[in-house]
Amino acid sequence: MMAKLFRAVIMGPPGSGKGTISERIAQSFGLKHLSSGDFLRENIAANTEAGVLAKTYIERGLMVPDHVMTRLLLPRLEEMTRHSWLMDGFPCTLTQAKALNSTCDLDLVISLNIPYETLKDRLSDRWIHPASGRVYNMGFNPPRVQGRDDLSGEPLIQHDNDQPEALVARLRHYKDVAKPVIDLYKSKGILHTFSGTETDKIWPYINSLLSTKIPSRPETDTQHIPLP
Ligand SMILES: Nc1ncnc2c1ncn2[C@@H]1O[C@H](COP(=O)(O)OP(=O)(O)OP(=O)(O)O)[C@@H](O)[C@H]1O
Ligand SMILES: Nc1nc2c(ncn2[C@@H]2O[C@H](COP(=O)(O)OP(=O)(O)O)[C@@H](O)[C@H]2O)c(=O)[nH]1
Repeated sequence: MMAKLFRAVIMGPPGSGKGTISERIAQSFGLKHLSSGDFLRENIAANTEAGVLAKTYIERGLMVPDHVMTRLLLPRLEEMTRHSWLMDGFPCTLTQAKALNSTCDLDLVISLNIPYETLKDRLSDRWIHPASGRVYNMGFNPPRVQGRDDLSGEPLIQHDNDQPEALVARLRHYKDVAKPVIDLYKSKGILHTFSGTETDKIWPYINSLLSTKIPSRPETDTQHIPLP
């Protein structure tokens, strides 16, 4: 008999730890980590029609319009009917959430609630490998060689919109667009909110919640068959 599929979304403001926690969930539970930012970067690199269009927005520090995001992501999700996944960065708006709703039933939504001061400190110290989207933080998870990506050795960069001057506007925007999405998931009874200032302290709570929903994948278990 086929194991039940598991579909989850992780939400939170910029710098709340979505990418960091998604990686931990993917490792511990064998879910595929899907990231809207990674999909966009892949499409930009491959020069697809949607990628070319998306690039014009991202370069200006703007959100990509809903119809571009849904055209890009929903077909990819439809291809994954036999897989369990965790989506990071999508949906961001109510329109995106409704479009996702019409494609699949979510089992769980994780919402990260992190104080502004913490976000500001983390993001001003966030370094990114632009080609892959890998992120580092000089205190929390520094690269092995300063200023260089661990895997490719290529230079790391900082985004202007991670600096405190841009952050206030980004957060305000996040709050406005995310609120109806959070309300929607709350009304469906699938929203779980985690608050705190340190990922390492939040992680055990997320881990134990997920352990009640999906079988865990011990790191030492090399024979493990990942979730479908
Ligand atoms: N669901 C989405 N809707 C609209 N635009 C999106 C969406 N997801 C990503 N984007 C666009 O792609 C860009 C890169 O996304 P990505 O998630 O990698 O980084 P980010 O903006 O630094 O987000 P965060 O700071 O939350 O990690 C975003 O700045 C935005 O322009
Ligand atoms: N100091 C500190 N940095 C963290 C913590 N958790 C994540 N980070 C860093 O904060 C930045 C934002 O995290 P990220 O996972 O990219 O968040 P996202 O924008 O929500 O995807 C990155 O540079 C992370 O390495 C934490 O608990 N403490």
